[in-house]
Amino acid sequence: MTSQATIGIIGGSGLYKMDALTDIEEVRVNTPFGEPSDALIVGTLEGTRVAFLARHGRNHTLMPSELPFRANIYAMKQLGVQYLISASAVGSLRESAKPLDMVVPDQFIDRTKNRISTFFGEGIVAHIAFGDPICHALAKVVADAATSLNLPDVTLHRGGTYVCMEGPAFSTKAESNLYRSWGATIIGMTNLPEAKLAREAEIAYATLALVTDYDCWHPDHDSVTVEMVIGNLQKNAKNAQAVIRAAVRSLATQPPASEAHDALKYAVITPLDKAPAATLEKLDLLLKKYR
Ligand SMILES: CSC[C@H]1O[C@H](OP(=O)(O)O)[C@H](O)[C@@H]1O
Ligand SMILES: Nc1ncnc2[nH]cnc12
Repeated sequence: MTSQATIGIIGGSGLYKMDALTDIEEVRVNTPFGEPSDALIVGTLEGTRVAFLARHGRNHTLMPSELPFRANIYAMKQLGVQYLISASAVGSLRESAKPLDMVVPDQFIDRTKNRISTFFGEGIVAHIAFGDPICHALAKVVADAATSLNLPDVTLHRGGTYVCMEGPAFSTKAESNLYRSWGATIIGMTNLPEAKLAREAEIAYATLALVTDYDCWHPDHDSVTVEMVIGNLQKNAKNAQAVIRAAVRSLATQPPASEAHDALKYAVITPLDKAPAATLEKLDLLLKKYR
């Protein structure tokens, strides 16, 4: 494969392309875990090659539970991605994080039921450390990029807990209030499996969460609808792309060290000389540096 990029971008609901990409190649990647959500769009942004993927497909045809998370992350790894920025629509669980604000979370709570979020199994066992599920260094690059733009009427919130629910239905009020009582900040349906798989693939991962609604807990705001999510996302899609662009500029000039880049060093418990050959072959891209 000739197309390569060290920076990956996954666009969520309402962010199906990056307008500023030039010299675009549309790359269909096949992985040992099947095909990604769509072709990866490799293009130049701020003088550097980046790979963009529409998480739900360009026409939003995949539900959160149907997303090929493993293929998506593996495809990024195959292209050489070391830093992965996820742009995602989220509901806010706090008064202070208002629609059109941005949050760069640093924690997750897992409320998914139906996701495969490991590359391992089939004779090779690994347990990655996940106490800090977001790469701090990349999160800082993204948050600093947002701050540097001084976006009018947009507050950037550094840190916060993203509840990842299964969906596709939105939460009940009882659930929304429960998550609030747990101290969570935002809610979405996609980022936790991605963060786990990115860590297993030793890719630094951070989320730029775009607040689109107050979920269903707020007495003075209507409960979330798809129309509300997409409407608000369209209002700040330009801002989101500007933040990603500024983050890419910073990453290209000063790529930070990330603990994610060595995440498998102490994680694999199966002696690789005892592991099944077929699994070793399947995971070669992840394991070759440790063999
Ligand atoms: C269209 S509303 C629910 C949908 O939006 C979020 O998607 P993404 O994280 O890809 O931006 C949320 O997680 C749900 O998948
Ligand atoms: N309230 C919400 N719940 C789950 N996912 C969302 N994505 C955007 N808003 C959401």
